[in-house]
Amino acid sequence: MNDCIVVIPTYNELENVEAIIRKVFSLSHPFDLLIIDDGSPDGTAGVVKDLMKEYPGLHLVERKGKLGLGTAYIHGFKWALEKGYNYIFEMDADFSHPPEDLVRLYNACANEGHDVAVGSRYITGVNVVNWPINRVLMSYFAGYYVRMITGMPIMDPTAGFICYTAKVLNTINLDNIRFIGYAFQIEMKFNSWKYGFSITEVPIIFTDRTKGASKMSKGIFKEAIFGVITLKINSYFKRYIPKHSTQKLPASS
Ligand SMILES: Nc1nc2c(ncn2[C@@H]2O[C@H](COP(=O)(O)OP(=O)(O)O[C@H]3O[C@H](CO)[C@@H](O)[C@H](O)[C@@H]3O)[C@@H](O)[C@H]2O)c(=O)[nH]1
Repeated sequence: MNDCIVVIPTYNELENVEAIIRKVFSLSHPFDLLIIDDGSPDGTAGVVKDLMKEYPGLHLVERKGKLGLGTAYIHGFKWALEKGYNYIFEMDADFSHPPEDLVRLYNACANEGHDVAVGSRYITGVNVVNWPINRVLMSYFAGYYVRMITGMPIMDPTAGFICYTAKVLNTINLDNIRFIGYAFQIEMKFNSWKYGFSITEVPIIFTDRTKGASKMSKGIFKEAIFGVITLKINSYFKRYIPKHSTQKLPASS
């Protein structure tokens, strides 16, 4: 077993899943890989099962229906913590996050001593390729909005390409993460920051997917707008005292 595992949530990623798996296992640093598939009707999980015969470090959790990106990651994080991984990564299946940069995120934590490394689109200008201008603007100003409301000094708080050390995931209470979409990404970083962990941003170039479709909806976007305010208000009533917790997977897993 490696000390690093990449968690990739999938829903209808038949066109991307084999290529992303092969790419992760070809990188210069060894990573294990966990796919959390939500019963994709297009048969994504079947492809993963076939590849598991070829790659012993490839794992699959199948859930029964589309339960959202946030809950998929929480499930994957708990799975990874139970197995004892030290560096746990978030990445999309669609190549919008350059898989080679997993190694840079790892170095930022393992060699530079940060607790969280965020693959950031906005730390050196705007590094987004092939997104429509309205989506770039929305994403960029979402970052500004989050910084203004929460005070969290992160240029790309909705980013979904991240390395978390096990220490962070064991400390922030994963059972209390309440959001499922963009707000999930903000909430995870906000809690890490409030607990005093060191978060660094590593510049990456985000390229919109060329295969398959985005699963994000207007509801998920609204969740982020109101979610940020909720996070800030709740933080006044919460005490962020680091405490090591052993968190269990739900009985159904
Ligand atoms: N298991 C599971 N996976 C899901 C679900 N919804 C989406 N996914 C998977 O989650 C990944 C991201 O989904 P996309 O639909 O491609 O998201 P996006 O709109 O491009 O959003 C990305 O960028 C946002 C910031 O701009 C990020 O906030 C977000 O987390 C994600 O990385 C893909 O691998 C997709 O298959 C779900 O309900 N369940």
